Amino acid sequence: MTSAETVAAPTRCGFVAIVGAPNAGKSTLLNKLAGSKLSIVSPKAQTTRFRVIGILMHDLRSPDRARQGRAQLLLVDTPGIFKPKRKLDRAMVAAAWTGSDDADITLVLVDARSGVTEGVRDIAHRLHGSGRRLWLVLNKTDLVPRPRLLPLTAELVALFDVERTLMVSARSGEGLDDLLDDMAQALPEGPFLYPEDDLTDLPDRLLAAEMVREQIFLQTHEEVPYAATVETENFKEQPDGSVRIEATIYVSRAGHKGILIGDKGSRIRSIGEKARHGLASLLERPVHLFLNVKERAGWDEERARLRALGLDDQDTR
Ligand SMILES: Nc1nc2c(ncn2[C@@H]2O[C@H](COP(=O)(O)OP(=O)(O)OP(=O)(O)O)[C@@H](O)[C@H]2O)c(=O)[nH]1
Repeated sequence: MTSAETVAAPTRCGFVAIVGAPNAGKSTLLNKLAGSKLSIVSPKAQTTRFRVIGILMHDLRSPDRARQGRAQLLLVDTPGIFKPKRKLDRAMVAAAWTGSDDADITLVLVDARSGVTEGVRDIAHRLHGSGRRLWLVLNKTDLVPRPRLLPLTAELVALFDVERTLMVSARSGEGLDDLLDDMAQALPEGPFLYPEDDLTDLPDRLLAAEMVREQIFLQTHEEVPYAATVETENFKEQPDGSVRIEATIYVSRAGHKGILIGDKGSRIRSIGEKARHGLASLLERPVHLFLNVKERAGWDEERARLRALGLDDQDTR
């Protein structure tokens, strides 16, 4: 058997999904936890489409420092859970639930100021009897007087079969250390799924792709933003302190390529310009951003998923 000296410090690893009504603060929470802007935060509802994984390394609480283990938390952001009207919206909601299905822990994030809305009741209904490990996280506690939080918690606990309840302010950061500690401790024991070394520039690469996607959302309409995906191909620090980023926007239809490029390249220039500004201020250094638009008929496993869900991708109104 293994002797005491050779027992390795324990590692834990697992997925944490964040679900909640639109504007509950999921993206803000994810970004705050991950310490950098990984997902799109916007006051406009429903900008988050599919899952974005934030990867966090966290020291486990341990009375024995020599055997202090570490946890790798894989955070999954999901689209807002809302009453879907359009078919694409329904697909987004389905994707949100898929994210939650795969997770070891599901955080149900509730906007403490809005309280028990119809959206919150819907989520409760949906999660009822799901067997998932649910943690209720009351967010935006900075906006609500303390005495109001207790009756609200009681009301919510009656709706959800929760394992734990926590109160946080994703904006101010209050309560987030405890949340992180508790999540790390609650994940299953197991090896890390991502090598730690990979994590250093992953957030920046994701960030670059997300900033471009954010501009596609803001500058194009209808189904175009939903039918495009962005990948950072190259992310290189330059000797002069600037960073050179090459990203490719993949579209599945030739028509969308034309829309994204625009008249004499005007649209793609504008997307690139705005994304570059945003990136330069977040990364705090000059950015050279090169964008490519490519047609890749097969990119859209997501779209195949839409079809698999019985969603006709012609009807996007
Ligand atoms: N005061 C306060 N505002 C918050 C807090 N958390 C998030 N917000 C704000 O609430 C709004 C919505 O936050 P998001 O993080 O975009 O919400 P989301 O749940 O990801 O929204 P969807 O992408 O629509 O699903 C933003 O204006 C945030 O700045 C908080 O703890 N306190």
